[in-house]
Amino acid sequence: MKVMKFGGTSVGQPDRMHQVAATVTEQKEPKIVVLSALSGTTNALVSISDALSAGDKPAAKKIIDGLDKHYQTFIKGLLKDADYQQKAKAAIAEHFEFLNIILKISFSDALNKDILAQGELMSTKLFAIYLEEQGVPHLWLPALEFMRIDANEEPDLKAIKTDLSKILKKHSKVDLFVTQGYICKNIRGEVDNLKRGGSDYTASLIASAIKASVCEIWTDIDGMHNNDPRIVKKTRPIEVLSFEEAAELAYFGAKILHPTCIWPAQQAHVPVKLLNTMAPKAKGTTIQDNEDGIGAKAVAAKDGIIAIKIKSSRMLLAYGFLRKVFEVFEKYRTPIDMITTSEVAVSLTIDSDQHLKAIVKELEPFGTVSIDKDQAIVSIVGNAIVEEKAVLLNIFETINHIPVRMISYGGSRHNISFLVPASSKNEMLQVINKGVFGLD
Ligand SMILES: Nc1ncnc2c1ncn2[C@@H]1O[C@H](COP(=O)(O)OP(=O)(O)O)[C@@H](O)[C@H]1O
Ligand SMILES: N[C@@H](CC(=O)OP(=O)(O)O)C(=O)O
Repeated sequence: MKVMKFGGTSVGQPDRMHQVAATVTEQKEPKIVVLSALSGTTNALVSISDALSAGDKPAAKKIIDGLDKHYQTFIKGLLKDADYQQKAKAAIAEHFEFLNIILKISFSDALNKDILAQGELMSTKLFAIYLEEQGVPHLWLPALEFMRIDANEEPDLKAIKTDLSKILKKHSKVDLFVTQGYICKNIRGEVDNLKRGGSDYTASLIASAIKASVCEIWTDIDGMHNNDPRIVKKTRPIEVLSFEEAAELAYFGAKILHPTCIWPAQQAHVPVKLLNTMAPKAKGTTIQDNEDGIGAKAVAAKDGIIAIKIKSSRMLLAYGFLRKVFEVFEKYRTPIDMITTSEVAVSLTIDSDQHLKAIVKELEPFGTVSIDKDQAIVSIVGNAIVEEKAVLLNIFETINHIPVRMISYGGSRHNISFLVPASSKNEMLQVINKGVFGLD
């Protein structure tokens, strides 16, 4: 059995959803299809929640009505038969009734999660009705029956495995399941989610739980490219990546893949394939256990980075200093991305300013704290790049005019990261494309 995940861009227009159905039905192997919400929907749902939490009901109502209109048009393009159109309208109406009811009740975090879950519920229902119109046997599988997170808001893979295998056993004759990405239930039994972009995570967790033959992530581009196609003109797809390389690229900004989605597949040795819904025959990228080739394979960039420097002469010859610093970040559940130290200072980066004020306050007793906002991390990833002298020389020559604030080198064999001002990010990606990858 395989898992096929189609993202918001792959189901965001009726003809693309038709293409998804064609791709799914072309392949004989039994499969679980995971869908995201139509592109733009989750953003709209977030805006509805934001408006409600700010007490602005008219603004929320306006977004709900706009979204409703979008779905009415979508249904007309998706389905030919009037009866099926009617069925789809009725299915979608339930969700808009819910959204209209919440305008009348008081807003809470649990309600926020319920609002965010509507997108994937609607996209999978529409897709299932289209399959029905096409006469394709399938089962609509509610992810809320098996996708779970634990008390730490981490997926409970054991429970997912147990519940999913029961469901699959019960429906052993079914060859095509359609389920929702992103949504899950939490420890309190409430609707929750795997955080933005989490449908890739759903696919990988399912693939791991059922030990799928492959976890296919279908999107709007033919695999992981060597550079960000939204920023540089010429990029090329990468055929093979190891799990480690893919994890670094996803974590450091390659938007095509959600960073969390690597570990479940990796732990079950399930290969992950990145494929293009619009060009289903293109090779795409295979992410697998084995390492392949040596040298730089890709560069990615992560925005919104904040650099924090703690300078203290007390650090000199002291032990336990870094532990105290790390404990502050642990307390505020704020991950550190990059870190460099000297004998009298430590510089590190975080990607969220949610607890910045409190963190700075707690760091101040340790020394002088300074903050640089608007930074970006640019990471060059490849197999054993840190061991290849020529590659290193080339990288440093290529970027010698860019103001680099921090360098992380040697943390892994696969990655060299540079902290640069956000204003230098695009230029850095462009010069690396030419100097390191030979693409103009
Ligand atoms: N290195 C990269 N390789 C491929 N795509 C990338 C890369 N970096 C950024 N992207 C962007 O990721 C997009 C696909 O991701 P996303 O929009 O999340 O897809 P989906 O809606 O299918 O989940 C592509 O359209 C592309 O612009
Ligand atoms: N719809 C959710 C989950 C998701 O993964 O979407 P996509 O596959 O389009 O990135 C979001 O926008 O966050």
